[in-house]
Amino acid sequence: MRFLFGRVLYGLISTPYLRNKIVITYLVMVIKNKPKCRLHHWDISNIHLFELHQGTRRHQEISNIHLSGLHRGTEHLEHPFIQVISRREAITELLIIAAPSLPCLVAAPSSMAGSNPSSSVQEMGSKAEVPEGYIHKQRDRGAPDAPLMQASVIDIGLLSASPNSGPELEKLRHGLQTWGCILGINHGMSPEFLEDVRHVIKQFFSCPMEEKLKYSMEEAEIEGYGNDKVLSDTQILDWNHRLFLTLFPEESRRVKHWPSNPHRFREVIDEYSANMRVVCEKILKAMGRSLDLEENSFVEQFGERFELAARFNFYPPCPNPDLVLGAKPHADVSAITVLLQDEQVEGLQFLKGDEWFNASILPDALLVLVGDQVEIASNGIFKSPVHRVLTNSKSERISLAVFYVPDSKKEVGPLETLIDETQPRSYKPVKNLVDLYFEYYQRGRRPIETARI
Ligand SMILES: O=C(O)CCC(=O)C(=O)O
Ligand SMILES: [Fe+2]
Repeated sequence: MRFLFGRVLYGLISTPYLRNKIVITYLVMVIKNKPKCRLHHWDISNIHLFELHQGTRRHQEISNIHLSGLHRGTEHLEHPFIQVISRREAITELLIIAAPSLPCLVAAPSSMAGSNPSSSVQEMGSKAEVPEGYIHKQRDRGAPDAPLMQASVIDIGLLSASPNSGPELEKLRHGLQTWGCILGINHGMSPEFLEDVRHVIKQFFSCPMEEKLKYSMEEAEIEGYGNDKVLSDTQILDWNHRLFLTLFPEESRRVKHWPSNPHRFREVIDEYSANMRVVCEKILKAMGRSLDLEENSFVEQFGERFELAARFNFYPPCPNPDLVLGAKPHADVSAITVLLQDEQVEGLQFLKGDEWFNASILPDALLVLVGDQVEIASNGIFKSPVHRVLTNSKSERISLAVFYVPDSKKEVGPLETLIDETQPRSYKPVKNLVDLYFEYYQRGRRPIETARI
């Protein structure tokens, strides 16, 4: 062990009452000679856990333990905690040792087992081995050498130019029916602006952890910085960390989660958000027209108080990318999703039939995906595609997904004009499908299952 015991800060936890889960809720600083020193943040990569072998006084380091820790400043937290989930049958006692630079912790039992802290994989990029909690079973792993999908490239500017829009609308319909997504060009944003957007995202994720922690998602929230909520100890974590923000309506924004570092983040993302409103509306209207519907058919169903929510994804390089997934297979529960992909690094794959395809990258294009709620409203004419993200060992990857989410009070069901004897109603009307998303995602299920007739 590399630590000098004289300087090491340590705590002890006894857990005779919990089978394989420990939630540490009390942090008592026992920094030698500095008992009142402030606790800035956790660095779980620097915390070592040892199983105590009673009687022998020998400690054995636990390597197959998954630490799902909260990386967050404690300044604004009353009850910071770290959750330890072990895949061992039972843990009896643990010795927790933190590096000298860190404050140490003494743990006390709590009733919070099973709650859901976020975790971060940032430091894992530099580790030689993939922690167990991220490793997928053989059958669920991905292969990067998949065939390339042939997404249609659609000129968004042509979609609304009424008299001449016919061929482009036909291409849109065909593209969406074939792959569930299209690449949109001529969307009104310059390549320089998109470069700016990617730049502020990369700058944010490359900030020191302490800075990012200022925007951490809180326990019961989905907004903010973090990773998957941990809902069960069998859950496999994504090799990814994220920032989740509501962009629109503006009064729903939670400004405390909006990074002020880099200083241009807010301004750039605010402008991107305004562009997203325009792009989404154009696409949804064009989707309606491509099915010979009144152009407002979809937007009216989804309501004036729709939401735009943004997920900024960061996938660190992984020492053994074959074992993990950046994002598990899922379909988006939105009406549509507009994805700004990394301009260089691949990783996104789409499922068609039972074969995975690599997404095409066109650096200045937006990838527009059909979400579950357009699948329902179109009575299944457009299908929401299942997709996943692979990682790699060399390059980090970013993406920005903007979800157009129908008003939670609006009922979404198949448009009456799309139902007849040849196309009977395939879905029940649903409300607020998004509420099911996170739990279903972790269980490898799709919220749309609840709407199928
Ligand atoms: O990173 C990507 O390319 C896709 C991300 C994604 O599917 C999502 O955020 O829902
Ligand atoms: Fe997605």
